[in-house]
Amino acid sequence: MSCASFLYVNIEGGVGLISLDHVSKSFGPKKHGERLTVVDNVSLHIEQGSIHGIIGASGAGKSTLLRTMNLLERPEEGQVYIGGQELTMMRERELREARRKIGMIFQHFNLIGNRTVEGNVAIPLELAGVKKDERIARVHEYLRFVGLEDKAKQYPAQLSGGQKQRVAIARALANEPQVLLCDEPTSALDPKTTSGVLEVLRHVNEALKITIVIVTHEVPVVERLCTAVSFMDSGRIVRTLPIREGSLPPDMLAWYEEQEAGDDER
Ligand SMILES: Nc1ncnc2c1ncn2[C@@H]1O[C@H](COP(=O)(O)OP(=O)(O)OP(=O)(O)O)[C@@H](O)[C@H]1O
Repeated sequence: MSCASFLYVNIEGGVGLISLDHVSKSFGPKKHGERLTVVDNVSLHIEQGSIHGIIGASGAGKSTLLRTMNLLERPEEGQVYIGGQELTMMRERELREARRKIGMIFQHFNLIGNRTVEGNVAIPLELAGVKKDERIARVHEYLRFVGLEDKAKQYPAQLSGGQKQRVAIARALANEPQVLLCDEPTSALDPKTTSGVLEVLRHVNEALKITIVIVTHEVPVVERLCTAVSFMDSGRIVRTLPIREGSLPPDMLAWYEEQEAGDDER
């Protein structure tokens, strides 16, 4: 099927910003031995302006799927489109440009320990060749946005986990992306800190109109934050649905609890 037929309109009548079209990714030796298929023929459309959760048990392939969306993992099969542009067709230079429109945050924040908070937020702007005055203005704008302007001169080791994740969010926002990819952003945080980070992500979505894709294994994260969710198992998307009234439908909640229980037994 050609992507043009489904790129912009989905079943909800919304606009699709990210589309994966029959995407597969495997790991392991190419010549000998068994390759492990981690993302298995996934087609998925993420609506512009949405907060789309991807939930599944450990090893389901969630992080790998997320990483195909900015081609940190290049799929062997299928196409990836963002904003109508096919990333999988791009040469390295074009891809670098396109990636500036896709921010990413991680479970363990990935801050540079020997750089201050403002130095960390400045990194993507330095890489993009943004001039110094503009860089300083943007660093402070986004530190203010995440409520950490007063920590600009501190180092990551002086911050709490929640503050580190907010610095990582400011860094991801500095290039003014259209999309923010979040890989288990609250898994290393306690419940109270999780709430604060979820509030910041909601603010990112509402105030800056940035589409968010969030990988998690926490049902409350999906119920409190997401507008849509995809359930993932063994490399496949089992079901995608909108979140209504902040709760997962009982059948999918039961399905997920079973997956997690199986995970604990393994
Ligand atoms: N670079 C890699 N090389 C080899 N195997 C990999 C690589 N990345 C992931 N895998 C394997 O792919 C499978 C899925 O990993 P992935 O991290 O995508 O799952 P996940 O659903 O995000 O799991 P978790 O919730 O535990 O992070 C795992 O078995 C993992 O070991």
